[in-house]
Amino acid sequence: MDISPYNIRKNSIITIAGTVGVGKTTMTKRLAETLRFQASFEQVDVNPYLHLFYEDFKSWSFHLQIYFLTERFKEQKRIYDAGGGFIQDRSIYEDADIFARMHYENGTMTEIDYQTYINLFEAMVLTPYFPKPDLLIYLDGPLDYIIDRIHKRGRSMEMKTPDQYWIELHSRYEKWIHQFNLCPVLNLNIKEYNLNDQTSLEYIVKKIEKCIKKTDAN
Ligand SMILES: Nc1ncnc2c1ncn2[C@@H]1O[C@H](COP(=O)(O)OP(=O)(O)O)[C@@H](O)[C@H]1O
Ligand SMILES: Nc1ncnc2c1ncn2[C@H]1C[C@H](O)[C@@H](COP(=O)(O)O)O1
Repeated sequence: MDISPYNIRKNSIITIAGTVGVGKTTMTKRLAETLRFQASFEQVDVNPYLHLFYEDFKSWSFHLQIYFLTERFKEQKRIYDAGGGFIQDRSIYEDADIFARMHYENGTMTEIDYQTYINLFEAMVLTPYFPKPDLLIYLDGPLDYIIDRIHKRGRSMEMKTPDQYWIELHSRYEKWIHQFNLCPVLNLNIKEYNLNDQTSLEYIVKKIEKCIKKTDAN
C-alpha cells in the first residue's frame, strides 16, 4: 500500500465540511501542504452567480445550485482522474442537503427547480466520479466566532446578509452532521486548534491517521 510520511494512504480523499466562514479553505490549504496532497477549492471569486444570488435569492438560487453542481462535478472528475490524494474544500452533500434544501423549504427555490436539481444531483453521485470520501472532517465552533470570521473576511455580499441566514445555516449543519453516515467523520472544534502552530497541526494529523486506519481495518 502506498503510504505518505503520515501513515495515510496517498490516494485518500479527505473532505472538509462545515458552515460558511468556519475555516474550511484555510484547513484545506494547511492539510494539503502538510500531507503533500493536492487541494480542491471552491472558486468564489469567479462564480458568476454568487453576487446576484445574495442580492435576490429567489431569482438566482436555481442558477447558483446548478453552477455549484457543475463545478463540483468537474472537480470530482479531476480527483478521480488523478487517482485521489486530495483535500477537498466542502462536499457535494452539503450543497444538496443543506443549501438547496434550505432555499426550497424557505420558498426561495421553487418545487420544480428543486426536483430538477435533486434529480441531477442523484444522477451525478451515482457516476464513478463520486467515490465516498475516506474521511469527512467536520469543522464547528461557537456561532459568534464563525460570524465574526465572516465579517473579518469581508466579502461584501456576505457582510450585507443578515446574521439570521448564518444562524439558520449553522443550525441546519448541526442537524445534518448528526445523521451523516456516508463515510467516517472527524469532528474538530475551531477553538481547539491553531493552524499556525505545528504541534496543533500534528495533533490533527494524528487524529486523521487514527480515523483512516480504523476504516482500513474494517
Ligand atoms: N484556525 C483559524 N484561526 C483564526 N482564523 C481563521 C482560522 N481558520 C480560518 N480563519 C479565518 O476565518 C475566515 C474564514 O476562513 P475560511 O477558511 O475562508 O472559511 P470557509 O472556507 O469555511 O468559509 C478567514 O478570514 C480566515 O483567515
Ligand atoms: N450550494 C450553495 N448554495 C448557496 N451558497 C453556497 C453554496 N455553496 C457555497 N455557497 C456560498 C457560501 C459562501 O458565501 C460562498 C463560499 O462558501 P465558503 O463556505 O465560504 O467556502 O459560497
